[in-house]
Amino acid sequence: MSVPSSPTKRPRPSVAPATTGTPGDAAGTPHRAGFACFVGRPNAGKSTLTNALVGTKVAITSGRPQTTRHTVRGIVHRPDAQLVLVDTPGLHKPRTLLGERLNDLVRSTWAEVDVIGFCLPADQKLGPGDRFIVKELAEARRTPKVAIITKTDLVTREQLAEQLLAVHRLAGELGFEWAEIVPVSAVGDDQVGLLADLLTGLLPEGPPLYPDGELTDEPEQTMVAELIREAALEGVRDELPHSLAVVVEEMLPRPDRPADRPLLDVHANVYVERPSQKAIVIGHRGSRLREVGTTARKQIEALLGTPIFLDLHVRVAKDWQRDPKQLRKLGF
Ligand SMILES: Nc1nc2c(ncn2[C@@H]2O[C@H](COP(=O)(O)OP(=O)(O)OP(=O)(O)O)[C@@H](O)[C@H]2O)c(=O)[nH]1
Repeated sequence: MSVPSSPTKRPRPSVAPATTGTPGDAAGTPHRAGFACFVGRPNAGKSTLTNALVGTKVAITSGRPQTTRHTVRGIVHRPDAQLVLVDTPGLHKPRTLLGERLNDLVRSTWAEVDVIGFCLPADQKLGPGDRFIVKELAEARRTPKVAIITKTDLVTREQLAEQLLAVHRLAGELGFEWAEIVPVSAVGDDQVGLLADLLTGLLPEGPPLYPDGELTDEPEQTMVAELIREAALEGVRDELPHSLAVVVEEMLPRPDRPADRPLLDVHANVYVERPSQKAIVIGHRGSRLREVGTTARKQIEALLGTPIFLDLHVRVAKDWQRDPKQLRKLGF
């Protein structure tokens, strides 16, 4: 285990620490490729870290917990390695069918990846939620596990040292050892490069899995839906996130547009569970929905690199989280 003594930037090793081969030039270093996923309580900073590693916005972040629904992959391309990041939803106490499905999705992801990163925010006490996740993690015996202390910009060195010790002890209590413990700040861009080195060092040797330059294999429509969902969640009540799903019904280039002024028509439905929630999303005389549309449109245009016309409808799908048929329709 390597526990950096301070959260300051360390020079990047020219060879990932886990390689035993000859140091130095790329020719002598075997290429590594594989999958990693981040787990941790809601709001631990998993999506932000994925974005920081990949260098572009692919996963969805928000100030509200549990906004990551779909498995979003970001791909880190380097001359010596390719790291495919799989971003899973937070593991939580299942109260609904959706909750159970999400937890199943998390566990099956753990069995498939080459390394798991457990994210623990530096500014939050290690709590029952973290213990629950790490206890489950301990069961994934064959997969190397890296403890990542996130948001180090929010704490003092002393607080960080305590957190490093706490996470080290927790693994000991549960009978395993972290392959690495790394403090990072995605926001402060601190030690993100080191984390990439450590993660890629734990991947198996092999050729790249994806073509160079590809950032994500998530279908465009899902990413567009996530951007709309993120915009719709901004500034709404705490209970709403779980009740909101977005489905992009259609994305079609507008016919008869001049070649130099294309327009993409995007039709999407925002599903809520109750009429009262519909009113919240729409706002007074539709003012909130207009804001959501404007915010989402800008993000989507940035993602796709083309002007779009966004047609948003809010619909009530009664108790969709408990209804298998509705869940399937909404893509779960
Ligand atoms: N100060 C600081 N804030 C951060 C950092 N990383 C993430 N955050 C903030 O923490 C909040 C949660 O970050 P996310 O990346 O959405 O967390 P997540 O673990 O993906 O959350 P879920 O999708 O709910 O599981 C956001 O408001 C981020 O801006 C960091 O390094 N420093």
